[in-house]
Amino acid sequence: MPGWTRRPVTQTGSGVGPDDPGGALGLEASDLAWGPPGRPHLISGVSFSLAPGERLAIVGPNGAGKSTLLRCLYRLHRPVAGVVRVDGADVWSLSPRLAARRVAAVLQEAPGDFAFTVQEMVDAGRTPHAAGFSGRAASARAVEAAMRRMEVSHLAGRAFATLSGGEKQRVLIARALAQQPGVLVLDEPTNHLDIRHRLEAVELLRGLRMTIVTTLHDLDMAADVAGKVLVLRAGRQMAFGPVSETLRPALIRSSFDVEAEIAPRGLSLRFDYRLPERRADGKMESGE
Ligand SMILES: Nc1ncnc2c1ncn2[C@@H]1O[C@H](COP(=O)(O)OP(=O)(O)OP(=O)(O)O)[C@@H](O)[C@H]1O
Repeated sequence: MPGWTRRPVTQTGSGVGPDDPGGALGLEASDLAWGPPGRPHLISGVSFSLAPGERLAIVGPNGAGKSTLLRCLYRLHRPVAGVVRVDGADVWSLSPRLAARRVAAVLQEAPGDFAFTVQEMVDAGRTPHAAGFSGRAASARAVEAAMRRMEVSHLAGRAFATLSGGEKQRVLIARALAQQPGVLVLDEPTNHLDIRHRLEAVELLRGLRMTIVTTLHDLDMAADVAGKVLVLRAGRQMAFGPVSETLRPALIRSSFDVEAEIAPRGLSLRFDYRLPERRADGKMESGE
């Protein structure tokens, strides 16, 4: 494993600067709301706090607002209420460049990505960092380590557009790792990954010395990856807290409209689901 993944976790406000990569940063959202101009809020009342190095899974049914919340965290959507703080600073008080040194995002691929080679894609992760001779050497090392870590070095000269879904996903994660942020935000990072790469992604996320926020549909994976979970439904925060205390059958029923049985599996949890019984009137037993 490359050395940079083993840098020590540092504390919020410890003075870790933007050019001192590898220090995990605290992340906080306070009474956050966002919606398109003139339209109802798509998310509201979202509050959570993560210490440096904590990992958060955002879960919820389709359309709950998970990606919308992520967009607020990586400074794409400016909140209409509330605030997002990284290392104690409102992300909108930072320049885009400084914000990008603190928070990196792994999203589903964007149309603009297709014009580049894999090497160019991962190099782009260094854009927010300082240039200069020593900066260039550090950048080259960070890019090489990220590509090696995600097993995409052999694809360096390939056009991104020609890769498989799983290869693209690994390149996008490599680009974010090359950025060496204090907070890493990911949108369904295991989409497209085969079984082995899915397990490796879990191991990777658990091993990174960064604060991590990831959306996930799979609660088993959420329990494997994250210490904390935030449950959204229809833009509302249903719960936030430690995974094992929060993902209880009653909450899963009210959030996802399924019955769940939860069993311990090693240090993690295993979830089994079934649809609620239908009553004679066709409604679900859960009353929804
Ligand atoms: N810019 C926007 N303008 C209008 N509606 C939007 C906008 N962005 C998202 N939405 C709507 O807001 C809701 C939440 O979308 P979002 O993508 O955040 O949900 P999600 O929880 O990530 O869903 P999924 O699990 O299906 O990926 C959806 O109904 C979506 O259509």
